[in-house]
Amino acid sequence: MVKVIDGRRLAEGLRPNLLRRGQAVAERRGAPPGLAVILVGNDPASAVYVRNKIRACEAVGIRSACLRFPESIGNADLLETIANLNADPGIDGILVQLPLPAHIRLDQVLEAISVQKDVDGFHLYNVGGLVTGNTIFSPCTPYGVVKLLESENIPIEGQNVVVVGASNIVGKPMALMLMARGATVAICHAKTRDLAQFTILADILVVAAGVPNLIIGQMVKTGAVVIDVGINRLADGCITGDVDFNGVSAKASRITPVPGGVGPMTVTMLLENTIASAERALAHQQSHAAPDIPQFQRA
Ligand SMILES: Nc1nc2c(c(=O)[nH]1)N[C@@H](CN(C=O)c1ccc(C(=O)N[C@@H](CCC(=O)O)C(=O)O)cc1)CN2
Ligand SMILES: [Mg+2]
Repeated sequence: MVKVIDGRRLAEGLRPNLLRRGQAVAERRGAPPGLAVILVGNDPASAVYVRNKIRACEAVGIRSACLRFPESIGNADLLETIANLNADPGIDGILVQLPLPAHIRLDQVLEAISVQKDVDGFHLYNVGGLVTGNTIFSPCTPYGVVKLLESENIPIEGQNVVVVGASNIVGKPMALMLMARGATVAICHAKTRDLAQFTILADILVVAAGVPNLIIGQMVKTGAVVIDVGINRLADGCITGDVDFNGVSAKASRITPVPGGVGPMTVTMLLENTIASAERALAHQQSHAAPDIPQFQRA
């Protein structure tokens, strides 16, 4: 009988401790952890995600500010906004909601964010740190998947993991994070021939391809753990993942639903990173020690 992993419940279970940590920061430095969210344009899904993030911040005592810009904002103006936030001591985390309009230089925007405030983990230093073990912030979705596996006491070390999808924000960091925890990892992507020959070997199958029903029951090993990271909006407005939930449930030992699986954990890991950033800033301020991490983009 398959167990459905309730990501909403897991995420809610992590909140009381985040609230305590946020309050401790506020008491010790006289200001709560602060997050700046930059939203460019009018993408309705992005607006929903940003609203959810702001609401989640409120629930754990993070002071958040949403900076909204029109689709037409220039690259230089966006970079200047980020430079100002880097220099603002009340801001511990900066995130730029993706996707950005095509005329914006995503690479420049992500590299402009101070490494110490890069709570999305998208700066090259943090991306590279996933390879070397020096990362300061892990990207929220794969971090949420790791937390979800750990909360369910699902072993990672020595397991065969197949990650379907090789995006920069989910698939690639996911593979590196699981490899760092001792898994044997294969990454499949849009050019992979005969996807099923790989997925059938997975003890843990993580799917982040953006294709509804890409994974069906016969592609999954009996007893596998199946993590569905896909978020696909159907014509009727409903949201569905990349996994045929009913068919795969007949084979898997555990499965995450969409919605209510990985998504809520993504938001909670943003809270975790923002509070961790504030704690790090406080510890550094009190120790008067030399910074332990590079001072990119600091004022
Ligand atoms: N700067 C970033 N941009 C984007 C990220 C990101 O991590 N950082 N990830 C995605 C969108 N995303 C967060 O920004 C995100 C998407 C979905 C959810 C979520 O909780 N989904 C719910 C369903 C929500 C709904 O009904 O619409 C669920 O799965 O239960 C959280 C975060 C791209 N951009
Ligand atoms: Mg571009």
